[in-house]
Amino acid sequence: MDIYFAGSIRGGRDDAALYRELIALLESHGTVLTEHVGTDGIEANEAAANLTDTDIYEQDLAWLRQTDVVVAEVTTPSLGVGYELGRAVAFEKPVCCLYRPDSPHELSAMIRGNDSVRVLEYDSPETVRPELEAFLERQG
Ligand SMILES: O=c1[nH]c(=O)n([C@H]2C[C@H](O)[C@@H](COP(=O)(O)O)O2)cc1CO
Repeated sequence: MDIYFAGSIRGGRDDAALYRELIALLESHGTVLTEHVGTDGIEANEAAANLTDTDIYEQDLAWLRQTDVVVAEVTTPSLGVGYELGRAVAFEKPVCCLYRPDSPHELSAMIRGNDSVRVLEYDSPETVRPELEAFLERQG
């Protein structure tokens, strides 16, 4: 199963270590197309590879079309993640959003109010693991 993991990059990297943990969990269920979202120094790596914003957009849209499922960590608000989620819903992909309610950022109504998006509230990767795995198994 291909899994598109979405998480904030230019929206802020406070949760980057958490993204890495979630990606590791997801990798035991399929291929994470966007493993780079968890990497430190991601933008420097992309610049070193001479990737333009257009290259990044086109690659991510191709992966979104290809993927079987989308999992997004949405606690740190990100324009890019919101855009990806809108496109994923339009492509009729199964979408699961992970949100930590102890955050100062309230989750957007455009995510929580969308019946096509499954929102799981959680504290840590370990506590969300059973529900996340059940979601993935339903898609596989
Ligand atoms: O360098 C990048 N590489 C990349 O893959 N993205 C994609 C994947 C992430 O899920 C999402 C993050 O968007 P933003 O940078 O607006 O927070 O966009 C975004 C950027 C930078 O905007």
